[in-house]
Amino acid sequence: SEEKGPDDFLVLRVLGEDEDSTVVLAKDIRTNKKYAIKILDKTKVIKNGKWDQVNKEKQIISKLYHPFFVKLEYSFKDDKRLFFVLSYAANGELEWYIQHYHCLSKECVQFYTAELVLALEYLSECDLVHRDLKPANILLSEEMHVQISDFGAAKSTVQESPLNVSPAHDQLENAFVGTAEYVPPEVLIGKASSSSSDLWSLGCIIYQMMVGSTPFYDPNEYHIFHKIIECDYQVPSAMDNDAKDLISKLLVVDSNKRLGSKNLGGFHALKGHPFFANINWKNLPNEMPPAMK
Ligand SMILES: NC(=O)Nc1ccc2c(c1)=C(Cc1cc(-c3cccc(C(=O)NCCN4CCCCC4)c3)c[nH]1)C(=O)N=2
Repeated sequence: SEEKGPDDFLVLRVLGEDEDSTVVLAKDIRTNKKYAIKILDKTKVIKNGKWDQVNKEKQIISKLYHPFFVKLEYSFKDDKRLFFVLSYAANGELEWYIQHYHCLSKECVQFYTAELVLALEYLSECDLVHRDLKPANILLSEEMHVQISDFGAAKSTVQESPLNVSPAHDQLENAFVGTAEYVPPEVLIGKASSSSSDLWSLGCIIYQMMVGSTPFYDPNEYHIFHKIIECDYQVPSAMDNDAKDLISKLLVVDSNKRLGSKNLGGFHALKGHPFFANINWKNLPNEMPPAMK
């Protein structure tokens, strides 16, 4: 792609910020196209020991070509900062909609869960796991389709050759990442994460879209971890039976026994669940999403 630099863009507003980065809405001065530019301060990244993680995030996101993931359009740097020019998802975070509507209609949950299943299937085919899937990282495009963002916690599921992986590195690789309420049991006990780890987070997100709160929520983070390891969650009696059954097949402590895992027929078996009976899997990116309610 053509060389770009900070002077090619006009910053319009801040979209979000965290300890390591600021994401701004900007437009390409020549084309007027809008982008989300993730700006990282080099000194802060190095001071926080995040250099490797930032480079891994860039490597991973630059290989993703799928309609349900934000795309890395350009990257460049100046003497103080790193710039990742990413797709702009105009309708922001799924989190906002769940909070605004409290819980979503079954039709919306079926549609957005199906888009997330296709996204996770693609990640699995790329031997990648996101490891921090949550409604705040599930953005919505102008057309209200899913756009998964933030690969800061992502990793490859392909085992690195034992020659260059130290046990200490391996333990670090398995160190807890992600957000308490959505993190799978295997990560809490320091085991390696796999594509099935994102299936657990998907189960938490489906529950949250149906109920309005997460299955393992507790004001005390330690109690959240305990509930997760015990798979201790309550299901409202009014919940749709197919949704209840699907959630129960994803929130399984043994990662090899989650619907969608390789041992249980992979994503083909997950797509065949009755909750998706009315989903046309081939046409989702081109379908008009149901009105959010
Ligand atoms: N950590 C990361 O990598 N973060 C990223 C990466 C890529 C990216 C990213 C973050 C983006 C963040 C983002 C944030 C927003 C946003 C922020 C604040 C408000 C809104 C917004 O109003 N959205 C529409 C929802 N409205 C709310 C009001 C009523 C109508 C509907 C969007 C849009 N896009 C983005 O567009 N692309």
